[in-house]
Amino acid sequence: VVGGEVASPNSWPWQISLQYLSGGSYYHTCGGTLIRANWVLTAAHCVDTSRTWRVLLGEHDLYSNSGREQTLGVSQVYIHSNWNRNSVANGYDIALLRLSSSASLNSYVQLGSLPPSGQILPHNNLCYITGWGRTSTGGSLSAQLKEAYLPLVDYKTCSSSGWWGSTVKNSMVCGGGGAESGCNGDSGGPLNCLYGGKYYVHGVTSFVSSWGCNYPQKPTVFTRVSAYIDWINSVLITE
Ligand SMILES: CC(C)C[C@H](NC(=O)C(F)(F)F)C(=O)N[C@@H](C)C(=O)Nc1ccc(C(F)(F)F)cc1
Repeated sequence: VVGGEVASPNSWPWQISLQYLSGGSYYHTCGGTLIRANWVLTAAHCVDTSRTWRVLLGEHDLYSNSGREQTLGVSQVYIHSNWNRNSVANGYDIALLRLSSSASLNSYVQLGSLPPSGQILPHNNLCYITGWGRTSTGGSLSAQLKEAYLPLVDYKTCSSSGWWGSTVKNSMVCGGGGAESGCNGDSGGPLNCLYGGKYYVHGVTSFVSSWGCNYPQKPTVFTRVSAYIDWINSVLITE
């Protein structure tokens, strides 16, 4: 997350850290959202390589132990069948992880709320991106979970020339476009949008410009969760 601030610990209790095993250690690679006690929603581009994954819940500082963390394994990865890693512009950057056991829900670990199917939020809707991603283009990951206010950019604006043009599809949602943005390592995490006094996971962090994370008029692009509710339900019933 470029800009914004360090979040109050566990104030986004559905945010998870997705980590992979390499040389005997685990490393943060992506964010995600706990949507059932044993299911995590993330981005397809995070998990389309075969690795050993683990999920950390109740996390705030990646490098210190508060005692609130829960570490769970991943028993199955479900990537949308239309996902093509060579064309992120096609969309379908969405995946579900079945956890090897269920999280115990408490004040530090809660479920994120999914939006109603087909919901389109208005331009400038209040949304926050959260994640441990780089804090500047080419910079290092954040040790502590950060949040940044990224007002929604409607499809009409986001897909116009000078912005993302035809790279952005209606199955995506854009946020920011100014000095604040998501950045590498925030992938798969939630775009938390306020609607009717409650936060919903309206987006899954998908991509930023290759020219820079907070490149002007290139808002952070998210998979629009409300476009994939049927797909999510079709996977979840395979309990
Ligand atoms: C691995 C990538 C598919 C996703 C990666 N995502 C992120 O870093 C994050 F955190 F914003 F979600 C990204 O945007 N990386 C930058 C460096 C990138 O490659 N951006 C990008 C690539 C292709 C296009 C497109 F669609 F135009 F081809 C647009 C942006």
